Amino acid sequence: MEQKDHIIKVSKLNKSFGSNQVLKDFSMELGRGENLVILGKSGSGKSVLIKCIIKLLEPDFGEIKVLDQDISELDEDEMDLLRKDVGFLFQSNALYDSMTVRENLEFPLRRHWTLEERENKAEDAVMEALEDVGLSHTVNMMPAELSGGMRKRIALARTLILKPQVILYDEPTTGLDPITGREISELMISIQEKYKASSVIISHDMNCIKMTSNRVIALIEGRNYETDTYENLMKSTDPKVSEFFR
Ligand SMILES: Nc1ncnc2c1ncn2[C@@H]1O[C@H](COP(=O)(O)OP(=O)(O)OP(=O)(O)O)[C@@H](O)[C@H]1O
Repeated sequence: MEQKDHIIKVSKLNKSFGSNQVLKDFSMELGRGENLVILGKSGSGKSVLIKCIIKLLEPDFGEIKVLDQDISELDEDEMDLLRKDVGFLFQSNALYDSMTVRENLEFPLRRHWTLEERENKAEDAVMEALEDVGLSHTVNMMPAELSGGMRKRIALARTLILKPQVILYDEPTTGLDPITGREISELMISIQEKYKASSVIISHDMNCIKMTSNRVIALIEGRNYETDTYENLMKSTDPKVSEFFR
């Protein structure tokens, strides 16, 4: 079947926790090769949205299609297969402190590659992913020996090793100084170019958003309040939108 132009399509997603209605008829589409930023205040539901997309949370209503598959219809094994194509960069990086950089990068391969594939291709895949993030020399180092920016790059390399079609970035520059944050944003752009990957990016960092986004969704009051380019949103006279840019 020919794939449609959207990589992710979320339609009328609703999610509540008790009386706290977080997402209300939230809809969005991520196009092929696009970097889409979700902009929203703290507690607005950005992480809940991402967790629904990777099925760590069940929506109350609404439909989520990822790579043309309605994820509500997928069982755990099918979802696992889909997750190979959907990379997730955790805000915390989630590196294993007791493993070397090489072992950290090999970790996702254990789940998704056969033993034979790992024996034949793992080393090349590890080195390619490390080259992509400019850190080939750290392959035998431990995460504790690396700076915050380097750990973020290694986490990104681990996401890239399976060559995902979609990357979900959870606050990729939070906690980094502005120069390192800029380097990570540049890396995100070069990855988009090299792998033609599509991305959903949760961020508060206006520099990162300006640099990386093709479009930005303002997530306000649980819904997709406005979607536009960074430049157009920045010019918005709507007070709920303009307050992000003050
Ligand atoms: N598992 C959960 N159980 C109950 N409430 C939850 C759960 N997960 C999230 N929430 C609530 O959903 C709302 C949205 O949370 P979410 O983490 O998505 O915010 P966010 O926009 O990512 O915020 P931040 O920018 O601070 O990370 C919050 O009110 C939060 O308390």
